[in-house]
Amino acid sequence: RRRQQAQNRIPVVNGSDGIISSYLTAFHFLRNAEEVLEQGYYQFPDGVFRVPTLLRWDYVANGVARIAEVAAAPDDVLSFHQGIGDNIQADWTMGMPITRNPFHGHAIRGGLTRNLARCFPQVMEELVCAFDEVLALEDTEWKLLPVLPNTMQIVARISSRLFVGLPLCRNQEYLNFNINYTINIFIRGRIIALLPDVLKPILSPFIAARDTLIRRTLSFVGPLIEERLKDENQLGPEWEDKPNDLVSWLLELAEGEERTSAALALRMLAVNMAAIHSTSTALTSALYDLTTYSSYIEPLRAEAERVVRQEGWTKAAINNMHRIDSFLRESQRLNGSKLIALPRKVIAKEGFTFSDGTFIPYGAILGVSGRVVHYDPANYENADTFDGFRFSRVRESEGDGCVQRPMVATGVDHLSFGHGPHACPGRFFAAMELKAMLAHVLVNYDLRAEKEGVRPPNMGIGLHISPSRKGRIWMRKRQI
Ligand code: HEM
Repeated sequence: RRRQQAQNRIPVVNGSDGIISSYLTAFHFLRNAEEVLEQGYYQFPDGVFRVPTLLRWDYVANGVARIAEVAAAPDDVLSFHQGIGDNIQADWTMGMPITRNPFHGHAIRGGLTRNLARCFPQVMEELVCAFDEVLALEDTEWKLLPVLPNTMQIVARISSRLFVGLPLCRNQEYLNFNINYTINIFIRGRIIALLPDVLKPILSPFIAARDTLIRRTLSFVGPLIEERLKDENQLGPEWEDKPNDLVSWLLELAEGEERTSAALALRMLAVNMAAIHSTSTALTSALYDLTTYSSYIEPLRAEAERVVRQEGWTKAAINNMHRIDSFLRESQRLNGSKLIALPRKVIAKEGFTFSDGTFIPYGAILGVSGRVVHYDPANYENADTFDGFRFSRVRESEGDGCVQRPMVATGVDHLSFGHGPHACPGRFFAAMELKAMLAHVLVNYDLRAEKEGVRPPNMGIGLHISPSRKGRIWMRKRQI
């Protein structure tokens, strides 16, 4: 009853919550989510509103103070993992250990990020090789390439080089399995979401088929994990020539039952799932922007060539590519945020109360306005316009001492990587990888849009919006 009363106090945007009309509102939202969320954002600038999904009401908060409150709420009140996992029913598809003990995030935050500079040469080597083999461009011919399928292969290969090394990172079956895992989990999760809660524990093991997926993963990574576990048991946590890869970073933190092949394989799947689609989508968007706003090609290429001439292809050189960084951040600003950001599940039995007393009931999904924040003229001048040097211009005019907004900086006005304690731990690697990939493309390839000045339109339904899966661009090897 308290839940119902609390729910009733929060307004609905563009519709109502009557028994039948709520389904109509949900159907309208499914087809017009972006528009409805924009309406809610401007109608309740510092408030909270409700939007219907087919199965329940979700809550969306607006305004700097509320975004900060959601981002900073403790995990035993607003659960990050149950929030982002809700879409894919992660408790059932990936398993409670993943959502209740998400130490793989700390392995990325710690081991991976700490070793970025050391791993950069391997990343770069794989990157060059992956572009060459995946794009398969002959001498000087222009080729019309579908963008997303190619970036997906390239990103899967580069991240696998970092996570599992050679030769597995070039095993096509392994790469395809990892790419498809996300889609696989998403579909299984949507089916489980339709079940009533009482049936989930009974039916979801059959639908999720977790054991089968783990067995398949082990057919690739099993020997690598077994050997590492054997070495650690014999030699302790540190030894000379210990490989610097995801298995090592996970083992630094894994305890008890997590130190088994099956548990580690599942963690590796979870990390791949977080890393591959997000990064290839960002690269796809950036390539659409680069070919649509093609006047950026020359100045960005000049920056990459200048920096590489001075410093070579090093991590330090990548750090110095400020214009490329700005271009990628701008690309993310306009097309790289979820419609609702910071999704959290209210798991405190007493619900979640904002500091002004607004109450969100136990069990609800609460998030904050996402994409629309990036288009708000109060946050960005000419917010609707793509301005690739928006973030580097300040640095160039005011010097390195100015307040900088590099790609990895999150904020209440920039939510592509989330914000607060749970902000994406992989963003330092993602930014390095994206900048290196874009610089490599600029230095080594010519590129142009399929239709001059036309950006392939975003696709999606409901809250899922992504760059076109079918968009193509022309590319050829540069005559250097
Ligand atoms: C452009 C690429 C990427 C984007 C846009 C992105 C975006 C995000 C977002 C929005 C979140 C949730 C943050 C929140 O709700 O507060 C997140 C979480 C996460 N991301 Fe990323 N991500 C990217 C790349 C990566 C990569 C490359 C990795 C791994 C190497 C990674 C690993 C993770 C993990 C493990 C989490 C969960 C964090 C936790 O357990 O606290 N991400 N990411």
